[in-house]
Amino acid sequence: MQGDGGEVLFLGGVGEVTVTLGHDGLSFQPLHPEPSSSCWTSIILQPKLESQIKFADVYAVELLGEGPVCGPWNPRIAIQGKTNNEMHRFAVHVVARSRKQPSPWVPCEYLFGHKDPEICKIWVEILSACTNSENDRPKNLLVFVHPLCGKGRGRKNWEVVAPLFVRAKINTKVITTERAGHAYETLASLSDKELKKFDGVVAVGGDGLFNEILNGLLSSRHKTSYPPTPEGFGYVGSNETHQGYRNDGLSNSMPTSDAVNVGGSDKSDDHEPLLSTAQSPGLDISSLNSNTEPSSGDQVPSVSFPNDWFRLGIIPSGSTDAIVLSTTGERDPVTSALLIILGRRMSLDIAQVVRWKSSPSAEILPTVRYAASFAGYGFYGEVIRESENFRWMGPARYDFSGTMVFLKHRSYEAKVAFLENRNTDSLTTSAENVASGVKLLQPRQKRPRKTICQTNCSICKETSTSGQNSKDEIPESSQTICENPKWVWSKGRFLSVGAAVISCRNERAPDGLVAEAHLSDGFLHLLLIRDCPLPLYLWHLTQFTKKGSDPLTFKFVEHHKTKAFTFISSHDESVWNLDGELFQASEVSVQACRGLVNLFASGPEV
Ligand SMILES: Nc1ncnc2c1ncn2[C@@H]1O[C@H](COP(=O)(O)OP(=O)(O)OP(=O)(O)O)[C@@H](O)[C@H]1O
Repeated sequence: MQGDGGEVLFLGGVGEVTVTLGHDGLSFQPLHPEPSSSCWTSIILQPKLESQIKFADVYAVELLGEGPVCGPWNPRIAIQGKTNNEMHRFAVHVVARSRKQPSPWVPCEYLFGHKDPEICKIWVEILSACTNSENDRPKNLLVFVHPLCGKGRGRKNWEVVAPLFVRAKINTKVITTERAGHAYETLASLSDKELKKFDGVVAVGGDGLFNEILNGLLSSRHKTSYPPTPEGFGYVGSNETHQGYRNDGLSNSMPTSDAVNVGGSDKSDDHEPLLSTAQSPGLDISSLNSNTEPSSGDQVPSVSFPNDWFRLGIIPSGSTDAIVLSTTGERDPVTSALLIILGRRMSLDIAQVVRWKSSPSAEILPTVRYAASFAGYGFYGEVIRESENFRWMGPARYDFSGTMVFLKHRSYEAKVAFLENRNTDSLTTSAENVASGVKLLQPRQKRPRKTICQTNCSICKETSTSGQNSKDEIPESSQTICENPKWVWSKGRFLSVGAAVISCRNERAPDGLVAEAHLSDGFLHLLLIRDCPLPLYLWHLTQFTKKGSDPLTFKFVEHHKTKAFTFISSHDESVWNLDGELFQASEVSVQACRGLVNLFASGPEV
């Protein structure tokens, strides 16, 4: 390499450039910068080329050997045909963003050439070292591909993005799921030693597959107390904690269908994929060449969540993909793959849902589940239950069953108690006032301006400093709930009860269910939709489809930002919707677990 003046290399489509290495990237200038030079116009005219490359944006560097590198690009040559020069080459693969919009990301290649192969080799070594030291990029990933999701998009999307992982030299152990519950069983039964060979797990599927993966990972690895519950709730006193409680996977917290029936319920939970009784196939990871395996002794430190090293990724391929849209702002498999490869990181709140009873007559049997986006009862649960009858329709079944459930206009008698959040103003009129039976049917006044969560969100950073603690020192999420909390009760007939962990953006609701929800602030947004006339409910629902509207300003809508709530229904067939998956439960307690998992994402760039 040359000294301070930089190295002269040939850049494909541009011509000879002087390349200089900086502390955070590479910059290059045309060797002949006269205005008439086609070199300079090439950089200006080619939309994807920049005159510098940041290491943080480089996802692969490849030595290519001898071959053609095309000469300077300009409109005249483009028409006449490009001139190629034979030389030794290397490629620098980067992510490119459109100059107008920050996302989606697209892969872009800078092809450099030189007559001396040694020069190319040295550049590749230097650039590889610089990019490898950028962030903590994954080396080994466990990938679950749901081949049937989103009308077969899972397999196709993996075929599109797999070459990017190969190019970035990331080892992937790919498992194509064969049935519902496959990913859950694999992860729940994976030993910590096996799990430690991976830097993360990637779901190529929709919210449902991600939910399975989340539950499989956390079922035995999240040690915490149950959510706090209000006084008067039969099973756990409000101040009583279960520090000794360990959520022990299928054998303990995940009862089999038989176990659920012991409680006198005549309803089997067989339809719930996580309760599948099929034997886990285990995981053959011998093919994976990993350097991360603990080198000496048989003692492998146990894996627990939250931790700083393990991350989850999603290549969106499902019928809704609300988690990806809320965490990246894009529903694009390539953008998600590049975020994973570049090792982006952000922490994500998770809702821990404890079912105490599956139906009012069932025996008390605590069962723990986790949801990353949403937990909903009433309308939301019924839509999922109804849609199961119309699987053959594909994703259209949600619209169809949504319409059917809407027209039935059922409401449910229930009691909800939530922890008052002392740090924020009440988001609606007092729950007690509304519960007194007064039904106010007009839309309410506009609420204060919302702070939308985005990349480098100050609210999430401010509240998630615990995520910066070193491994194994991260405090229990439930300990964030203050002492002597005040519980507020809300009783009556509800069309739906829902808790959004994140904004839950999707293509039908561009701002999501709760536009101001944050990805990692440790709060749930509890939405209580009281019984109201059908046209008003329709008015409320249609507000979700309009960007910038405020569907939560109606008098029959209660919106509470809270860390935990408890729900009790006397309805016989009470079903919840957890990230789009069915969960039968008549009594639940729910808490927000702040930053429980890390995602390969950096928040929506809005
Ligand atoms: N090979 C498989 N066959 C059948 N179901 C599967 C398979 N793999 C995973 N599943 C289950 O399918 C359900 C839906 O998965 P996912 O959300 O990824 O896709 P989707 O297309 O969005 O699905 P849906 O339209 O049902 O919401 C999940 O419960 C998941 O566990």
